[in-house]
Amino acid sequence: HSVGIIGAPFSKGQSRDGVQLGPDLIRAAGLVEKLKGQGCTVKDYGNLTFEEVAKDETTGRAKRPRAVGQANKQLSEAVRKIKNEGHACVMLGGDHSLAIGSIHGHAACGTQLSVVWVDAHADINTPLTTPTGNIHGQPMSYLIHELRSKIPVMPNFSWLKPCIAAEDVVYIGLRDVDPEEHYILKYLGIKTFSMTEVDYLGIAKVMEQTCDHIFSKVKKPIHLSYDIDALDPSLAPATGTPVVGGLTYREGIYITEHICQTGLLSAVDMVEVNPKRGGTDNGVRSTVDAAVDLLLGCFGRVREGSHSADYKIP
Ligand SMILES: N/C(=N\O)NCCC[NH3+]
Ligand SMILES: [Mn+2]
Ligand SMILES: [Mn+2]
Ligand SMILES: [Mn+2]
Repeated sequence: HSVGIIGAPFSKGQSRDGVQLGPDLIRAAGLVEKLKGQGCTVKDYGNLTFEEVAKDETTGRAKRPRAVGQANKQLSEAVRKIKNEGHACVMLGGDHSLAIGSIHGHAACGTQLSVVWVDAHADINTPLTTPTGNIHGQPMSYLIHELRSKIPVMPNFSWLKPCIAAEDVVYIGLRDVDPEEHYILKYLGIKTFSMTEVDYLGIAKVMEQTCDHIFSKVKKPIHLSYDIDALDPSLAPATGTPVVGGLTYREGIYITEHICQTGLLSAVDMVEVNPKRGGTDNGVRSTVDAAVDLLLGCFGRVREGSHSADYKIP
């Protein structure tokens, strides 16, 4: 695996300070060294720097639109570059509004994408349905072709065109979906595996059916957008909107192992790690370590172990 890493220390898609510290915490936990240790070639493109935006009045209900639009324009260009240089792209957040730029930039290199969205939340409110105004609860509404007519003109968003089809999206881990989002998911017929389905089917069947769905027509590159709050808060408490009844460590890792073995993982977002929300130091460490392990699972780490092809017993 050839991996390009981009850090996006950005928090303006939501209202809690600290999530901008995610990228460097994940690096400090050894992501680059550990990816190299399992045979990946890794290029770290560093962190984006985001200029302050003065006077960022709410548009519709969407809060801080200028900052979010500008940051995601920068991220889109960075992700496109990393993809054009032939790497799988790892985007370290920052809040989940960054999926706007990450998926847009990934799609810009021409191919149609499948999106696997692992999250307690659907993040598919529009600027007019959002109950909070926080754009980290809205990214999918800007990206999906079928919702284009539901998005008002927003400052610093003119660069953004929807780039994924509803039928190419699968959600895993849902357990906190707003009524307006639930209507949109049903109206668009989007494939979802809430925690009820995870319990009923088991994670292996969920992944089998996820792949059946996204490969049902054409096999396309996969964009995995992983919100750390998909995991149970007992394992990953250091996040902005924890929701009880989440994925176990084993389920979370199984998702990444299964997607890795398709050979089609082309970009992954790891977002919403917030050290100021973890309670204890152990909570922060547990959250960051889980994020690292999930990314290692995306790029070849398997729990059964592995060995180099030319190994011989001495
Ligand atoms: N972490 C969040 N999305 O992934 N929060 C926004 C949605 C809350 N209902
Ligand atoms: Mn989020
Ligand atoms: Mn999210
Ligand atoms: Mn979430």
